[in-house]
Amino acid sequence: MMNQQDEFLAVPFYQSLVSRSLMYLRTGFPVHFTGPSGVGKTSLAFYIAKQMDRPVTVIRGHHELSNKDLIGHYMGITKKEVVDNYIHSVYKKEQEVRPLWMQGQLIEAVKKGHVVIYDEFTRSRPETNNILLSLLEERVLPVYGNGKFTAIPCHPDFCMIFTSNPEEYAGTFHTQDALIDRLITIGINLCDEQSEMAIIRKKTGVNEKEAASIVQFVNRLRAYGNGSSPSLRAAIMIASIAKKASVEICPKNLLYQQLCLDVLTRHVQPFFPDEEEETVQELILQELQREDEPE
Ligand SMILES: Nc1ncnc2c1ncn2[C@@H]1O[C@H](COP(=O)(O)OP(=O)(O)OP(=O)(O)O)[C@@H](O)[C@H]1O
Repeated sequence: MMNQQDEFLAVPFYQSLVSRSLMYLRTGFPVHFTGPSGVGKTSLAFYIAKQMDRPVTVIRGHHELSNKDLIGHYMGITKKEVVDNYIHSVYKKEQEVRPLWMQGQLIEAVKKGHVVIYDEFTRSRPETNNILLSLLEERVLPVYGNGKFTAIPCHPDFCMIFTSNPEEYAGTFHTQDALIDRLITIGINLCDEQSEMAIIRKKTGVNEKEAASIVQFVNRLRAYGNGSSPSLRAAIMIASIAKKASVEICPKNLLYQQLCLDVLTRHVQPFFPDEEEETVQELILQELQREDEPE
């Protein structure tokens, strides 16, 4: 897995958000970062989790995730045989057959006080997330299995960080109000231009001028839509490919133009639902060529 926490650049933009989040987590309250795709929610969650100085468990939300994955389930049987032939004249054999318990991700985290990052939790079905209601409120994990009910108490250091995309995003479920009510939900928007440039430079190794040219160009395209798309991830992608493949970051370079079109068309097209792809690409190239207006 990518080492997300080590790559995070703690730009001043995040400073207050990080310290507030740590305050909430340390006082026993879960935080939830929500916002558009690719603005840095997951990276931020990893960074904050690292500051907590506890083991980290990561759960990725998806449609098929179930309570079995979170808590555990019985599968098959385990057979244990003890053969006692210490005294040659006596042969004794004991057999024990038990159902085999596969432990889910949450149990260890709850018992040992991990920081749990539940990434994209709204991509899991609401019934899967129901288990979190008592976990977050009463700090006990209810476990039902093999006809038995057990309530596992939470370690005092156990805490959770959630991330999600807004509900209008494809593939997300509506979250039950009771769960949202238990979370401190903070909207995460794209960072400022200077921070974005610094992140791109750190992640890809492009120089200041190149980072500025990419960020200003992508920002001009963002102005046609909701301000956050094309995402920071898209800008990083352009810088990273250009750097690794030695593509000159210059608006007149045909290969760079094509790279920008390939990465950005899918992001910009939704702003112009009635336009042909060709028209959208012309606009992207126009914005690529355009120098920023002097101040
Ligand atoms: N402060 C930062 N320092 C370094 N890299 C960052 C920072 N913020 C974001 N990134 C990088 O930006 C990209 C997108 O970030 P991330 O995956 O955290 O976004 P996200 O909001 O969780 O996206 P999604 O909603 O699609 O999961 C990643 O490559 C990530 O490493």
